[in-house]
Amino acid sequence: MKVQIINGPNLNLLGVREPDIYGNDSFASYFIQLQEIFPDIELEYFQSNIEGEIISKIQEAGFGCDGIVLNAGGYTHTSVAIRDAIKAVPAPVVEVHVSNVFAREEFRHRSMISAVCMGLIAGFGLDSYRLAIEALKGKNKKF
Ligand SMILES: O=C1C[C@@](O)(C(=O)O)C[C@@H](O)[C@@H]1O
Repeated sequence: MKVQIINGPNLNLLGVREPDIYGNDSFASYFIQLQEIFPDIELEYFQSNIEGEIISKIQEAGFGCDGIVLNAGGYTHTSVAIRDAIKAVPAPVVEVHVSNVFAREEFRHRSMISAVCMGLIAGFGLDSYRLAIEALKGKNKKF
């Protein structure tokens, strides 16, 4: 099984950025842990601050892997184009957030992508990614 993790804008700053909200660990060090937790899953990791690059990665991975774990960062709340990309590909996508977006500012309560994702995991810190991979295990179609 092959799973693509995609992180959007500002998530390259995990561990540095607002640690009270996002924690002290970098995604690079957490990714090593994920690989140890899931030795039988081929995990790929991609991060971009650029909306179009995220869309291109969804298009590429969405036809070539068994599932996508997507933290679209701030684009979650704004991007029709990322929503369209998720809809366009056969791979199931799990929406992930480090923080509990529903306990934060009101503009974070609205997601452009939840309705076209298989499901949503938010608020468990970096462990949200592990839970998303667990959710994808054994699934190979959208809904
Ligand atoms: O950049 C982010 C990170 C986030 O997606 C999270 O992982 O908690 C939540 C978003 O609202 C925010 O813009």
